[in-house]
Amino acid sequence: MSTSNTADAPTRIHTRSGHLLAGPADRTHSMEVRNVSKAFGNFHVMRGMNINFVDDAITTVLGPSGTGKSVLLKHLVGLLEPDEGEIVIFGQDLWKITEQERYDLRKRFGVLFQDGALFGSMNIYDNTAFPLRKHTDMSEAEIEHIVMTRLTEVGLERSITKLPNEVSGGMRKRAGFARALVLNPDIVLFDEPDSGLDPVRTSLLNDLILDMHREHKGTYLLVTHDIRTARKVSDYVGLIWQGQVVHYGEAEEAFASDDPFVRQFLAGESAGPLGMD
Ligand SMILES: Nc1ncnc2c1ncn2[C@@H]1O[C@H](COP(=O)(O)OP(=O)(O)OP(=O)(O)O)[C@@H](O)[C@H]1O
Repeated sequence: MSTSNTADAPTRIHTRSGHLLAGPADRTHSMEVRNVSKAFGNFHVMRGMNINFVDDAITTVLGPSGTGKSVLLKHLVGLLEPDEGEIVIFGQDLWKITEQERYDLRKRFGVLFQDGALFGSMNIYDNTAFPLRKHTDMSEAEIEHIVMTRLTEVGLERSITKLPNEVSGGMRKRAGFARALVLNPDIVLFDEPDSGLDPVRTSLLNDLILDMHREHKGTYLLVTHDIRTARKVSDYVGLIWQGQVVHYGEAEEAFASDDPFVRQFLAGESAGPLGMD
């Protein structure tokens, strides 16, 4: 099993969306997971997990179903508290600061949940405007400018009056993406952005993720089952299994790896060291 963390290897890499990342000595980590354990009852989901996500890159976290990928995202935004260990965001341990400070930190995140998590009774425009109305004192004219810019970027400028259930799953995800970006977040988390989409729409969404990263920069973290998504968008890949990060490194290296565990994981093969448990 590989436990390499090649994020600190002496190389400079271009992100998939074209940015040149700082050299390893200057590389910073706004999101750090330090030795985090979490159990629900007797079920230990995270078992001493460690990972420092590289800033301004797109990292994909892959892992079998039920392995704790969504639980990891919830820890990063402070919705779950670790039993042990620390979640350090912009240098602050999330659980050693006040609730207000945690709330303020959360505003620096954009989160795209699996179904877009739109409010069913609000049209696409109002859903996208919601974080601006809630968290800023901008005028409606300023809000309109930002909302229409983001909705145009995701190709929904003609669907603003539609309710979420009047548009396709892919459009809901794009609306969720536009909403996740309206506060100019430093970090964007995606929980299975490709779930429920056909391969063509998945591919289009992946292009959109790369375009938006190119345009807005930021630290993007995706969790997914979809190897094709990982291949297409990732600068870094993390593999989690049995509550731990078992591999983390540059995507190109991970996909070329000879390590039987990494190969089985990224090739989706049934034969190999990975079992059903
Ligand atoms: N609040 C909770 N209470 C109890 N158990 C939970 C809770 N949240 C998650 N779990 C359990 O933790 C495990 C990991 O869940 P999680 O949703 O993170 O998996 P995942 O890797 O994202 O899976 P999938 O790829 O299928 O979405 C699951 O067995 C789940 O049932």
